Amino acid sequence: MKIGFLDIEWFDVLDVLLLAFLLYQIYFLVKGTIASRIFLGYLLVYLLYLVAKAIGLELLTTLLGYFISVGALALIIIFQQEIRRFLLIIGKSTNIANSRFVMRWFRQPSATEPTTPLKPIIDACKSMSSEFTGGLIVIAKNDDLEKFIQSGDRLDALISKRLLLSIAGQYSPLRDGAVIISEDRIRAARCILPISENDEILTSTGFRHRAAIGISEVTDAASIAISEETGRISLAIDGELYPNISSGELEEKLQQYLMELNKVRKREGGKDTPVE
Ligand SMILES: Nc1ncnc2c1ncn2[C@@H]1O[C@H](COP(=O)(O)OP(=O)(O)OP(=O)(O)O)[C@@H](O)[C@H]1O
Repeated sequence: MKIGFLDIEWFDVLDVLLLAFLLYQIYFLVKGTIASRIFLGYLLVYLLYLVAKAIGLELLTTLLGYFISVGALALIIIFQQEIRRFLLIIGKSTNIANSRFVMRWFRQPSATEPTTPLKPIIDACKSMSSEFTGGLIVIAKNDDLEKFIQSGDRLDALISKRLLLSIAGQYSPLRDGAVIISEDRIRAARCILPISENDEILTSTGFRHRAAIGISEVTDAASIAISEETGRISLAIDGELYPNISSGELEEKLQQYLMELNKVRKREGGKDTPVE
């Protein structure tokens, strides 16, 4: 196809469409984050470079050229989180990631069969909420949370309502930070989680809730935040916060989220243990 002096092939159209789709995805990924401002700044410098090059400002072109080539590397470092999230989204949205073969090769053996009993967790959250005891509980799904577990005190204890309440208790030395649960065990307490940088989250949101969202952005874990101030229960999944939900809703959402994994396991023909 010829448009004016341009010779356009179907592949060129596909190329442009794919690039547009990619840019659209990147826009959604960085929207509202500090990264979006950095990205905009980098884009402006690149535009300046193109203008300087076009009008023949040699010194400026050389200088900006250096900046842009080093900048590409800097961008990878700055956008580490976003690139990770982007790849996670792609990985999650493809069925390949759920296939038996990929699961067998890439997943941690301990993380493939999460049989987390929800009842003691929900009951503990209910009590904490009514007593205005703050808490942050992370429930692992597929991703390995070892890095975060290492930041706290390892427990490796069976899940029980009483233990969760003791950890969160007013005089407990383990009450600060997050509790991490994987399968049927409380792996650690006092863990430090990444803080979400999403600007769209209300600025009034405290660090407990930002940390709950943060961990759900960088991993597929679900996290529950119980506010010390209001007693409200919130749930973060996939970078989204469901604020002020009832214990019933919490159970329903968690069950649904963890059941997605059971469906995969059913497809695989493995033994299925329903999440309680
Ligand atoms: N990055 C983090 N990782 C793990 N735990 C955290 C992190 N940041 C804060 N917390 C926990 O959250 C607690 C309360 O923090 P903050 O008061 O800022 O949160 P909040 O969202 O306003 O919660 P609340 O409504 O309970 O006051 C801290 O004492 C700490 O235990």
